[in-house]
Amino acid sequence: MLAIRGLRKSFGGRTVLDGFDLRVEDGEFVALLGPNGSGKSTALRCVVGLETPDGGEIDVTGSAAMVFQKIHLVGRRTALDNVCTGALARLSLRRSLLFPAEVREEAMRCLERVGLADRALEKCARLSGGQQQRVAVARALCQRANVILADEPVSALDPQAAVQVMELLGALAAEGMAVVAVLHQPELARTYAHRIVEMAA
Ligand SMILES: Nc1ncnc2c1ncn2[C@@H]1O[C@H](COP(=O)(O)OP(=O)(O)OP(=O)(O)O)[C@@H](O)[C@H]1O
Repeated sequence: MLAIRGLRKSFGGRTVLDGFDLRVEDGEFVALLGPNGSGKSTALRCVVGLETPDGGEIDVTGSAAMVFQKIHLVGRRTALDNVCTGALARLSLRRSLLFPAEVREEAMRCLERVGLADRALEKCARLSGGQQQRVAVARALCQRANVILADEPVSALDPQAAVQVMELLGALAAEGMAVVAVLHQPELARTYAHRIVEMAA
C-alpha cells in the first residue's frame, strides 16, 4: 500500500506540489495523468527518495521501486546480472562483487515473472526496448518491492511493446502489488488501470 498525504515540493520558490494526496491499495493499478510539469515525476521521485519533500507524509508498506522511461540498464551486462543489481541494497560489499547463487536464483524467478527467462544470459544491449523495460521491472521485483512506480514506462516503446509492459504492470497488480504508472496515453490508462488520477496544471 502507498499513501501520500499533503505532499509539498517547490524548486527555487516555484511550487510544484501543494498538498498532493494519493492512496494506492495492494492489488490496485493507478494511472497518474496530467499536463507536462504538473509534478507527476516529482511525486514518484519523492516516494523513492530521489527528491526530498518540503512537507507531507509518505507511507509505504514494505518498499517501493521505480522504473523509468529512460531505461537504466548496463547494456554490456546480461539481463540476469542487471536484475541481480536489484538485490544490491541487501548484500554486503563482499557478497555483491559476485552475486551469490541464491540472488541469481531469485533474479531468475523475477525474469520468469516478466516472461524473459529465456533471455537471461543475453546482453541487455541486444534486447528490444520493450524487453529492456521488462528487465527493468524484473530488477524492481528483485528489490522485493511491494509498490511499483513507473514513470512513463511506455513512452519510448512501440505500441506492441507498450501493451506488453502495460499487461505486465496489470499482472503485478493482480498478484497483489500496488502499482502507479505515470502515463501520457489516456487510452492505455483507461484500458489497464483500475483508477485514473489526474493532476492539475
Ligand atoms: N530537480 C529539479 N530542479 C528544478 N526544477 C525541477 C526539478 N525537477 C523538476 N523540476 C520542475 O518541476 C516541475 C514538475 O516536474 P515533473 O517532472 O515532476 O513534472 P511532470 O508532471 O512529471 O512532467 P512531464 O509530464 O513533462 O514529465 C517542472 O516545471 C520541472 O521543471
